[in-house]
Amino acid sequence: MNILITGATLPDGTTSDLLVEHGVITGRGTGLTKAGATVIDASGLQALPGLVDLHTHLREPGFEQSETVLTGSRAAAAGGFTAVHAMANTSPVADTAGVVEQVASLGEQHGYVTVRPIGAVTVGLAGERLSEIGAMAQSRAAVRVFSDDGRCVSDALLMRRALEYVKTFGGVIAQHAQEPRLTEGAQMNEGVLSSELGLPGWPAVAEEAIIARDVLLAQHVGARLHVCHLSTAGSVEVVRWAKARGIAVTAEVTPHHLLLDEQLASGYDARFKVNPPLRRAEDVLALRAALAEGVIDIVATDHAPHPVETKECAWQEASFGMVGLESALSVVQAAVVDSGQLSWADVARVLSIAPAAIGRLAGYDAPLTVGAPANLTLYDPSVRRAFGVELLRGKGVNSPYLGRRLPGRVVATVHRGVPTVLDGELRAPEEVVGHG
Ligand SMILES: NC(=O)N[C@@H](CC(=O)O)C(=O)O
Ligand SMILES: [Zn+2]
Ligand SMILES: [Zn+2]
Repeated sequence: MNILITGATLPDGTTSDLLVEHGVITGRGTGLTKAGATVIDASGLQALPGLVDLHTHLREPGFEQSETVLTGSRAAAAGGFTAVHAMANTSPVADTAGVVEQVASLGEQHGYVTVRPIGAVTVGLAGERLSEIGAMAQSRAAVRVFSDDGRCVSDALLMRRALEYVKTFGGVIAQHAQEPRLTEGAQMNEGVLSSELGLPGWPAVAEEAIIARDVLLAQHVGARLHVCHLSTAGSVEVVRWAKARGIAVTAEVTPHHLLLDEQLASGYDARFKVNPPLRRAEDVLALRAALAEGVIDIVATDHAPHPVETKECAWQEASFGMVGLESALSVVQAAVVDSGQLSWADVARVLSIAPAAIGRLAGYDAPLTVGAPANLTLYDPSVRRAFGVELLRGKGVNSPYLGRRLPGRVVATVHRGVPTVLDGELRAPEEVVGHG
């Protein structure tokens, strides 16, 4: 099918039409025409490259009551994403070629987004032996990102060996930086507030110490390290130090750590319980500044759906995690675009170009140009609305934004030339393909 997008605002601020034919952008300029094409009037809409999430929990196989590849793909498309990297903490764990191939092919079958599996670093996420990293890399899923996310690879020797292994094929270790002994039983950020609330605290140093160790290991090995969900001002300083020394480290921040702070724990509403925890207001400001400055490379959602009964319960019993795919762009706009800290070109970089580069995902390096694969999103930044449960398209309703006013709305998402969202509504890609 062919699509003619008229009058869109490109990330650089200029206005242009875009023509999409057979999955590729074939025209860019003003006054484009194409007989028979589906026309999308994009005047007033911000065109962005298809968003790429480097950190999504799709939960399949094993936790299908929380999310499946299909429902998570739909949540992603609704949020403007055209590719997600699926975390390995499933059951069975994605620690074999068989599991990663299964997840990738489910994604392919459903067609809403490109699903790129992340492989576990250690067998069963147990932190004892390396998983079959080479077999996953060479499999049809061509895994390039490896992570025990949910757990930290805390054994320094295993971390070193993992870095050495992925170096041989240009892979990357994505570390969930959490020193386990310093965070036993932790429930929220450690500080004055955690003492007041009587909840065991999670010190910033538990994150910062692992990042410091890992950047030194990455330097020693000469391998790529990626730091998941950076959450403290001190972590920013460690990454800044490492980058200044030329160490191949990249870092991500989640939308929620850019907008929310620990004060939200005061109501003991477990929708605000997440790993790493929401931090102090000054950490939030440091993360925003670091993203604007480029010390933090990307925004990744850490979309973590959980069943209602594990979130609507006492804080101490609740699961860690929040859904984030559907709200990511709006939260980024609220946190750093409306304040002028990030331009839309920066958003294109931190939510698409850079995460694709870290994940070695092809087709995202020159987005919205003639010849590029047609992965894009059209977004209306002028809308403001209360974020309601009807905007959640995955299985998880554990969003911290329900009832909060947020800017923006994803009007259309196009994945490989096929609309997965049109007029703000999800469309099944196979139907479109079948009739197009
Ligand atoms: N972020 C979370 O609070 N939870 C994640 C695990 C993780 O990202 O560490 C999950 O799998 O639920
Ligand atoms: Zn994690
Ligand atoms: Zn995660």
